[in-house]
Amino acid sequence: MAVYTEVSDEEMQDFIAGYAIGDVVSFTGIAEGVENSNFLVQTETGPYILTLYEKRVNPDELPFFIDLMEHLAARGLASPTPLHGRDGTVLRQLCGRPAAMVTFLRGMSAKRLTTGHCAALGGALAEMHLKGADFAATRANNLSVGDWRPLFEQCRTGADSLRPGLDSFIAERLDDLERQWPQTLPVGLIHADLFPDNVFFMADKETRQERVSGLIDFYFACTDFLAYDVAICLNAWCFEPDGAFNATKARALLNAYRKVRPLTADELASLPLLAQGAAMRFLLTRLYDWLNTPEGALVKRKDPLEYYRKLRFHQGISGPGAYGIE
Ligand SMILES: Nc1ncnc2c1ncn2[C@@H]1O[C@H](COP(=O)(O)OP(=O)(O)OP(=O)(O)O)[C@@H](O)[C@H]1O
Ligand SMILES: N[C@@H](CCO)C(=O)O
Repeated sequence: MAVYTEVSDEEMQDFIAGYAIGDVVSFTGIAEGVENSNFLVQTETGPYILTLYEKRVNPDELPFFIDLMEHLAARGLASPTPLHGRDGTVLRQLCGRPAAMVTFLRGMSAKRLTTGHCAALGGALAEMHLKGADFAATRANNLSVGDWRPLFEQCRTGADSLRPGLDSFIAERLDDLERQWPQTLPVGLIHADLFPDNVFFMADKETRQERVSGLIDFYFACTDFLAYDVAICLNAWCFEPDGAFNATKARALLNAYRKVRPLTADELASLPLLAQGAAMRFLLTRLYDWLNTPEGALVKRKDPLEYYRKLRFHQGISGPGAYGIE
């Protein structure tokens, strides 16, 4: 569960009085998520999401994320719009934490991913890339290729206890990734964590097809290769629960993406390497969390080896044709 900070009725009422959104009708902590404390707040004017930023978020970076959400929502992306308080500010304080309110997005994240979900996600990702293109601020990706080795050094002692040989596997793959990582692909604003739990869908009333009704959780967003975001999504959306890669889903995701934003020949050729890198990033952060989350903590640890297997898959293919595309 992710409500690290308890908020009393009085504290909530005082806080909400700082916005022109009516009085609080009710509020409840949201169990999903692991980074921050989130509340669903019902006021006289509707539902809103309140986030209290907890210790893993660097407060200095919050203006970047808030400005980005404002930018994307203003361009019509289905993403949260930050609310301004009566004093004009978005970032406020509650219970000693930085806090912000955003609009509530309707829809549900997909529990059983279909090819239709993957296609809808591909289109929405490309739309986000286009709408982020004129966002002036930049933020370096602090979980990119140069950051993986230092992260590995912090958690490698536990690697072989998870799987014999994992330590040397990661060390070798890091050597290759550092040597081969692309230098010149198109760069822009990327989400960097667009997993199924961060995407809401609603079925279109007429066509019955799933459409994306919301993208959330922009707190890893940064400036990096746009195709790296595509690679993150290939990993998060196109493998079955049994670990098998589903090329039909990948084709649907990539073709829907390309309809909105064509991928260059270099981007396509780089996808297998980017997908290995994307797998390495989540393998390492999960390994770090696996070894550093105390037994009995409220947060459920995610399986690092899922991403070891995904990395192996991309390492073993002969080219982007394995993703179902020409
Ligand atoms: N704008 C929104 N509209 C509707 N529901 C939202 C919105 N923002 C967050 N939620 C709900 O709150 C939950 C937690 O949000 P989020 O994923 O941002 O948490 P987190 O702890 O910051 O991130 P992480 O996924 O990295 O753990 C989501 O799964 C969703 O149910
Ligand atoms: N999406 C990440 C966790 C939150 O950033 C993972 O699955 O490892």
